[in-house]
Amino acid sequence: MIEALRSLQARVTGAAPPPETVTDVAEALEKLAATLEPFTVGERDQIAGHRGDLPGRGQAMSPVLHVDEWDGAHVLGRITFSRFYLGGNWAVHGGAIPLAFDEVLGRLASTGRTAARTAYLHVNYRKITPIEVELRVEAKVDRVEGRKRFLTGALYDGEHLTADAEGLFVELRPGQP
Ligand SMILES: CCCCCCCCCCCCCCCC(=O)SCCNC(=O)CCNC(=O)[C@H](O)C(C)(C)COP(=O)(O)OP(=O)(O)OC[C@H]1O[C@@H](n2cnc3c(N)ncnc32)[C@H](O)[C@@H]1OP(=O)(O)O
Repeated sequence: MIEALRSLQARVTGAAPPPETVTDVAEALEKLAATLEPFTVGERDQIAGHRGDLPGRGQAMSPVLHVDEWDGAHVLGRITFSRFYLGGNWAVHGGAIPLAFDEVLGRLASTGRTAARTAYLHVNYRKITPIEVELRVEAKVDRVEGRKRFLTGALYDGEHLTADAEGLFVELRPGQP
């Protein structure tokens, strides 16, 4: 279902269908939304974002990370931004890149440790990040100071660094929302 939704997002973004097709598609989508409406559940029970066994945690908000290496200290993986993430000139939207970094760094920050939340995320855009190209992502825990975890990440198109990020993730205290 989530994979089909990702595909739909990319198709809708890249299409300029005739008006009758737009109407047909809109009606079909409204029907699908109505089909799912009776199955609305609380956050704990929803599938999206809770399936650690699936690429992208089973959510369609951020691009899927395919993990090659993952431990408590570093991540190596691959990310492809679909047409859905197009900003302009075949480059990924500037807001989608922090989204991908937050997903990777945020998950790494909490791997094997008490959950932490993003306090800040600083992103440098070094070169255009292309759409529909498999990119390499690297991330690591740089240092831990008490509840503060400092992580860095980088995104590469081949040998070219397209963006890098530095984030602070603060460990949540017991009962902290
Ligand atoms: C079974 C299936 C599993 C599936 C798999 C699930 C995995 C699931 C993975 C999810 C993957 C996505 C991960 C996304 C992660 C988010 O995106 S989280 C959402 C975005 N972030 C937020 O909404 C955070 C909002 N802010 C807050 O909640 C609070 O401000 C914080 C960040 C928790 C910190 O507040 P606090 O706990 O009261 O901490 P506080 O005492 O103020 O500060 C602690 C220290 O941090 C420093 N600090 C705090 N904020 C800052 C700042 N902005 N700048 C500099 N220093 C700061 C303080 O100065 C202090 O330093 P020290 O004095 O100790 O040296």
